[in-house]
Amino acid sequence: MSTHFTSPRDNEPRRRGSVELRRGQAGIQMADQRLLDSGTPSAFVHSDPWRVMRIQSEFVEGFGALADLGPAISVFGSARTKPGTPFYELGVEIGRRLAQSGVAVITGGGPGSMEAANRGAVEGGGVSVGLGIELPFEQGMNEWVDLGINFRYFFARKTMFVKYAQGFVVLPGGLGTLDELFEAMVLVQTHKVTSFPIVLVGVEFWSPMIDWIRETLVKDGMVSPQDLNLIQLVDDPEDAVCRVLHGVRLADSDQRPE
Ligand SMILES: C/C(=C\CNc1ncnc2c1ncn2[C@@H]1O[C@H](COP(=O)(O)O)[C@@H](O)[C@H]1O)CO
Repeated sequence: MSTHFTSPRDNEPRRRGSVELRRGQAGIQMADQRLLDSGTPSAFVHSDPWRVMRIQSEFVEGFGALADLGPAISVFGSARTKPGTPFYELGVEIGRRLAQSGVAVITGGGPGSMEAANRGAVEGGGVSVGLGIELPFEQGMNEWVDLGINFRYFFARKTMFVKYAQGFVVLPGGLGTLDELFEAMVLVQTHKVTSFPIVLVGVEFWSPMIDWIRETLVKDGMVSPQDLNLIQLVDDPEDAVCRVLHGVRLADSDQRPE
C-alpha cells in the first residue's frame, strides 16, 4: 500500500488504502506508526478494525477446517433436551442414519439435541462435527464431537452451517433453533442458496408454527403460499433422513448439465 503525506493545508489527498484524506483528516497517525509506537495503549485490540481481523480469522479457520468435509447435513435442535427423552433419542437416530448413509453430521457442538445428533453420528461410524459458540456461561463442546471448531461470532458460525451442508434437519427447539431455521428459510426464499432441503421433525411440536405461517403470514400477504414449500414436516427419523437426502440428490440432478 502506498501512502503519501500532504500538508494539511495542501489540497493533495493523503491516501490510506481506498480512503482519501484531506486537511484535518490527513493528520491522523498512520497505521504503521501506531503499530510500532510502544507507547500506544492496548485498547486497539478492542477496536473495530481489530475485530474485523478476528472475524476474518474465524472465516479462514472455518473454511480451512471444513473444506474437505464432503457431503454433510446440519442438524439443529434444543440445547436443553435431556438424554433419555424422546426428542434426544430422535436426534441420536437421525445422526446415526445420516452417518450410515455416508453423510457427515454438523451441529452446534453443544448439549441436548446437538449432543444427540453428534452421538448418533459417532455410533453410525460417520464424521461428527461441532461448531461451538463462545457463550458468557462456559459450556464446552459435547463429548461426541470428533471435529470441533469454536466460534466467537454467531454470524461466522452460521455461515459454516449453510456453506458446508447440503440440507438441514431441524428438531424441536427454542430461540436458537428458530433463528437457524428462519435464516435457512430466508436464504432459500431469496435464492441465496438453491435447492436446499429443510426437514422439520416433530409434527405436534412444529404444526402450530406452520399453522401460524399459513393462517397469518400467508393470509396477510407477508409470505407467499409457495413459501410453505420451503419446509417439510415429518415425525419418523427414517423419513426425515430420506427426505433430506432425496432433496440433496434432486438438487444435484437439477444442477447437472443435460
Ligand atoms: C442454553 C444451554 C446451552 C447453550 N449452549 C449452546 N452451545 C452450542 N450451541 C447452542 C447453545 N445454545 C444454543 N445454541 C445454538 O442454537 C440452537 C439451540 O438453541 P435453543 O434455543 O436451545 O433452541 C442450536 O442448534 C445451536 O446451534 C443449556 O444448557
